[in-house]
Amino acid sequence: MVKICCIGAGYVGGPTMAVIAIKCPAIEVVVVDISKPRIDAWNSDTLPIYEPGLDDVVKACRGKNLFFSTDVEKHVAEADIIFVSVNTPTKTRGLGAGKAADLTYWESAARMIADVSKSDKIVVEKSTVPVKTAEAIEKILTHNSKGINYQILSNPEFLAEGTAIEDLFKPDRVLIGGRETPGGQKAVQALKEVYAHWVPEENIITTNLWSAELSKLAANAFLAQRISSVNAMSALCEATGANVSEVSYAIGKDSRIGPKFLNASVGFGGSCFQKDILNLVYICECNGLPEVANYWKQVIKINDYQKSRFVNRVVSSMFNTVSGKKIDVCKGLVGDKAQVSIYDPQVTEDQIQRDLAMNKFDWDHPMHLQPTSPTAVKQVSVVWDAYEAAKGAHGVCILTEWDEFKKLDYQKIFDNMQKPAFVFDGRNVVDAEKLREIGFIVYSIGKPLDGWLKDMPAVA
Ligand SMILES: NC(=O)c1ccc[n+]([C@@H]2O[C@H](COP(=O)([O-])OP(=O)(O)OC[C@H]3O[C@@H](n4cnc5c(N)ncnc54)[C@H](O)[C@@H]3O)[C@@H](O)[C@H]2O)c1
Ligand SMILES: O=c1ccn([C@@H]2O[C@H](COP(=O)(O)OP(=O)(O)O[C@H]3O[C@H](CO)[C@@H](O)[C@H](O)[C@H]3O)[C@@H](O)[C@H]2O)c(=O)[nH]1
Repeated sequence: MVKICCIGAGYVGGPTMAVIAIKCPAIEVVVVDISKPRIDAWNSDTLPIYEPGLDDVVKACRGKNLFFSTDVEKHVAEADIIFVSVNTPTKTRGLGAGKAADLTYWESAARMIADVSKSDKIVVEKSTVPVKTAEAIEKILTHNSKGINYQILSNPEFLAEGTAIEDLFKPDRVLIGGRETPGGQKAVQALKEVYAHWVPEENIITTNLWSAELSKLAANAFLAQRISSVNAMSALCEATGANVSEVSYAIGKDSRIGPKFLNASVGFGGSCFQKDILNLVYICECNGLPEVANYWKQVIKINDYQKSRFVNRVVSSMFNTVSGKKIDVCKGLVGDKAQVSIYDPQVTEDQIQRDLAMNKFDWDHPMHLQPTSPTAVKQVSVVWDAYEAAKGAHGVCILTEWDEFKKLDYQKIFDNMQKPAFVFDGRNVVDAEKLREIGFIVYSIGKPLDGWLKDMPAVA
């Protein structure tokens, strides 16, 4: 029986291994982590992450051929294939701080593999890493290899949060990079056979190591670049009376452009785009390519511009001060002394307070290294109902695209708010015209502006 061990029971490690286990009943899959609460959660009825369909997959194979354990060394020693899916956050200190990927967790995993292994291993980079990382990992593993043969593969993950299981069941492609040696190609073949249990062969791409590593950063850079491009257009739409949804639709009809990933927004969030582009920028700089670095840096700059544009719309609409006013969801506004009442259908109060307490980039480190009992940000309260969040508020900011935000009773919300009542729609999810009929003043990203907002500057 082939044994797989995955180091890192996170957003990627948990779902990817659960899907391998359900699709390959003859393979034993063990997911290990240094965080006991994480592993305990994976072994409980309340999994540590929320993804539609994940519970069913885990329940179907946990205890059969899928296991979660903190006994990292034992399972690494026993495995034939080791996936490494640990955090690769942005460095906060030292060389490349604020840009380069912090490979501390990866390096300690590699050293541990080298220490405990007694048989040949295929080591798979699942984490997103800088191009050429495999070379460094190879050096760590083979430094004192005791005759053990290690093959390093790059197998980046392309799942998106919210659609992880769907993405894993039907990936657009699986990418496997390996050394162009007989040993390297044999390892590529072994991993390909795992995925071939459910992914059509033509969707499994094999490349050299560096192409696979770089393709992951390139894919995220291209995706984020589309969002920054449409967001840049949204500012021009607001200035001219064009409607960004109409522009997106019109350009997306060109089959060379395509319709996906063209939704204007308050900027991209998520755990990957910013850190991976910063990493790409750093790699370009290190390779003496400042023009290329600046090109990609611009994607982040426009994203920051879009976020500050949104905050500025809120502040300037509300008589240039949000001090003491109650507004729903907007971290940036805390700095402007707003009273923020937050509602999110899936995020706990503890997590929200932890996010607010964290310094830039820190939130991407393992959970057990994050503040456990942060000092609650006093201006922020977390409530479990959208109506409660909006009660007595001056303005509502919509920052995530939950379907339930489309279906809320906005008349009821309006009746319970202070007047004039504002809605700032950062995701273009509400029907602005209907809300205006109720009496709201509405700001929708990239849409023709209300009279109220017309004369306000786009950026302070
Ligand atoms: N989240 C996504 O949507 C996504 C998608 C594609 C790729 N990625 C990449 O995958 C990697 C993992 O991301 P994630 O979102 O799963 O992170 P995560 O924080 O959810 O999980 C990482 C886990 O690794 C554990 N860990 C860290 N060092 C360890 C060690 N030495 N031994 C054992 N366990 C260790 C942590 O405790 C944590 O539970 C990152 O490189 C990320 O860029 C993430
Ligand atoms: O048209 C769009 C599409 C997305 N977004 C925003 O972009 C961010 C990222 O969204 P999404 O890509 O759906 O989620 P992620 O989980 O961040 O996934 C991205 O990052 C992962 C980590 O590398 C990759 O694996 C995925 O392929 C890639 O889509 C979110 O804030 C979205 O709201 C927009 O503003 N407009």
